[in-house]
Amino acid sequence: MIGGLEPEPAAAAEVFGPHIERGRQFTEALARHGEELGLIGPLELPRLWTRHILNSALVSPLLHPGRVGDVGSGAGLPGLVLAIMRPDVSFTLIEPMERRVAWLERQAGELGLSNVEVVRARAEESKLKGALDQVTARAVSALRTLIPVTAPLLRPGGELVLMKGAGVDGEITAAEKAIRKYRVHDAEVIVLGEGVVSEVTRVFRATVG
Ligand SMILES: C[S@@+](CC[C@H](N)C(=O)[O-])C[C@H]1O[C@@H](n2cnc3c(N)ncnc32)[C@H](O)[C@@H]1O
Repeated sequence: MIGGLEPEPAAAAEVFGPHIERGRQFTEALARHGEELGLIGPLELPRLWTRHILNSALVSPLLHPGRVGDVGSGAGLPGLVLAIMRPDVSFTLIEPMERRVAWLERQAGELGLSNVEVVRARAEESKLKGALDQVTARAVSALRTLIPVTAPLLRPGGELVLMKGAGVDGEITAAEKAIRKYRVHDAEVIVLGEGVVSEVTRVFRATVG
């Protein structure tokens, strides 16, 4: 075991199914290098599986075959985890920081993920306007600022799949103006992982345009 890494929870094999080996490979790589590369804080190792890896993996059933952009992938959460789980989906990981881009490219290569491309850019400066079917993001910013950055990347009728914390209802209220301006509709909060992980995953899912 890598020092301090949470032992693999029983739910991991269930959540990852046939992709568990790659799930383990990525988790171990992140545990080994994440701190020195500034990708995860030292306090995160004891909850890497439950709070980060499984929490990201739980979003997998919300994705459709097509092109998904993950804005602000950082360590690869949720983008690389979802790419492991969904070989039928093409992932574009959008991340401006050079060191993180290098990590994402190296991991995609080492995991043998042919469904991943990495774009070094801020989402709003990328050339991806209108190009994506779904956009994911985790721990990037509050909805009020995240919607203006993510919604323009979607084709008409595309979907936002934004991972959020317990304060999501307040974020939705504060984002009312952006929700109207970017024609975000049919919004719902989906709670995933009850009974599977200690901290459930909340997703703000909505259609744009
Ligand atoms: C707190 S980290 C979260 C990383 C990862 N999603 C996670 O859950 O661990 C936020 C990431 O978003 C990136 N980011 C911030 N603003 C962005 C933008 N406008 N477009 C794309 N990425 C952005 C940062 O470089 C950083 O890697």
